[in-house]
Amino acid sequence: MPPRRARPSETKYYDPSDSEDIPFAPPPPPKKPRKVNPDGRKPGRRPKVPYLDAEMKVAIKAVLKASELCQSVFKALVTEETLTKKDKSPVTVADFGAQAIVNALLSSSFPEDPIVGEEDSKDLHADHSMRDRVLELVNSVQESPMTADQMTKFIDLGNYAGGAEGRFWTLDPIDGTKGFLRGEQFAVCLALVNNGKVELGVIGCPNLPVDLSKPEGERGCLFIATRGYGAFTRSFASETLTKIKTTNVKNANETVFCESVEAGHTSQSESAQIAQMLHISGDSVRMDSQCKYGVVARGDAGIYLRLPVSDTYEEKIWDHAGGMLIVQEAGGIVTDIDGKPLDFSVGRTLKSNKGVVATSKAIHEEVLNAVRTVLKRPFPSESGGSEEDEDEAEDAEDAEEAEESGSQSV
Ligand SMILES: Nc1ncnc2c1ncn2[C@@H]1O[C@H](COP(=O)(O)OS(=O)(=O)O)[C@@H](OP(=O)(O)O)[C@H]1O
Ligand SMILES: [Mg+2]
Repeated sequence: MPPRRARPSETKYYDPSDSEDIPFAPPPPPKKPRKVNPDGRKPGRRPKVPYLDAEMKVAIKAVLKASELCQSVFKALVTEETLTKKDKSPVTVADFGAQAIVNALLSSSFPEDPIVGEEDSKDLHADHSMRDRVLELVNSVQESPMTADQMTKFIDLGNYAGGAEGRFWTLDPIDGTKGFLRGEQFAVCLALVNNGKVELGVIGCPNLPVDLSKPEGERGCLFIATRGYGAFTRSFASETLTKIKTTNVKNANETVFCESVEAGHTSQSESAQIAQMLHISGDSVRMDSQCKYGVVARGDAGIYLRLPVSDTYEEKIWDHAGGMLIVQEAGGIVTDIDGKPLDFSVGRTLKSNKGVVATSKAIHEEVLNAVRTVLKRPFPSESGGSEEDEDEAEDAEDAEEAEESGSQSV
C-alpha cells in the first residue's frame, strides 16, 4: 500500500530554533535574468524581419569596393622593385584608400554609427604626394569624387575607442599587409559590434581560391555571417550565397590546422608541438590574414591557432571580430588560449584575452587541452565556471536551439 500523505493539519513545519541538528538550506540564489538583444529577442533567436539586412548589404558593397581598390593598387604599384626594396608604400596607399571608401559608405548609410578602424590620417597630413596618390585611387572607384579634405575626414572616422555600450563598426582595410605585398592572401574585414557582441561580419578575400583544391581556378571569396543566422560564402563574381559549415571530424588528427605566415605573429614552434601532441601529421597551412577564419568556417581546415609570441601584445579587435563570428555561425568554437570567449567590449584591443583557438565544435576541447599543456596554461578548476562561462554556455544553448529550428537564407 502506498504511504498515506499527511493531511494539512498534520504537516510539520521546520523551525530552525527546534533543533541544531537539522541543516538549514538557504534558498537558491535568484536566477540571473536572461539576456535579450536590443530588439527584445533572446540571443540566438531569429527576429521575424530579416536581421541587419540593410547593414549587411552596405557592408558587402563596402568590402567589395575596397577589395577592388586593393587589387588595382596591387596591379599598379607592386612590382619586383618594390618587393626587393621592401617598399611598403603600396600597402600604405591601399590601406588608407580602402578605409576611406568603407567609412564613406558606412557614414552615408549609418551616420550615427562610430567606427573602430586600423588607420588614421596623421601620416597623410605630412606627405601630400602620398595623400594625392590615395585620393586618385579612391576617386577611381567612387561614384562621386571626394576632395582630399573629405577623404582624410572619412579616414579619421575610424578613431572610435570601442567599448561595451551601443553599436559600432570595426574595420581592417587590409588585414595581412605582408600577404598583400607578396601577392598572396589578405582580407578586407568589416564587422558590426553591438553592446560588446559581434552581430555581423563580412570578410573579402580577393586572392583566396573559391575551391582550395583548385588554386589555379577562380579567386575572390566573401564570407558573411549575422549572429543567429549561420555563415555563408559567395564568390566575388556571383551573388549566390552558399551556407558553410565547419568540418565534422571527431578527432583533431583527422584535420589540418592553419596559422599565420609570420612567425612574429604566432608561435609556430609551439603550434608544431601541439600538432605533434594531437598526432596531426600533415604540415600546417600558413596563410596571412582573416582568410584563416574563412577556411576554417568552410571546413578546409579544422583548426586555427594564434599563439602569443609576446606577453605584452594585445590582439586588435579588427583582426578577429568578423572572422570569429563567421566560424561560430558555421558551427565552430572560438576562444582564447585559456578557453575564454573573445571579449569585444573592452576597447580597441582584446586586452582580456591571449591568443586565439578557433576550431570545429567536436575537437575544440581536445585542441584546447593540447594548447594548455604545451603553453603551460592552467586547466580550469574543478569548482565550476565563471559568470562569463555561464553567459557563453547560455548563448551556445540558444544558438543550438536556433540551429534546430532551421536556418533562414540571407
Ligand atoms: N606581435 C603580434 N602578434 C600577433 N599579431 C600581430 C602582432 N603584430 C602585428 N600583428 C597583427 O597581425 C595581423 C596580421 O595577421 P596574421 O598574422 O594572421 O597574418 S600574417 O600572416 O601575419 O600576414 C596584422 O594585421 P595587419 O597589420 O592588418 O596585416 C597585425 O594587426
Ligand atoms: Mg590586421
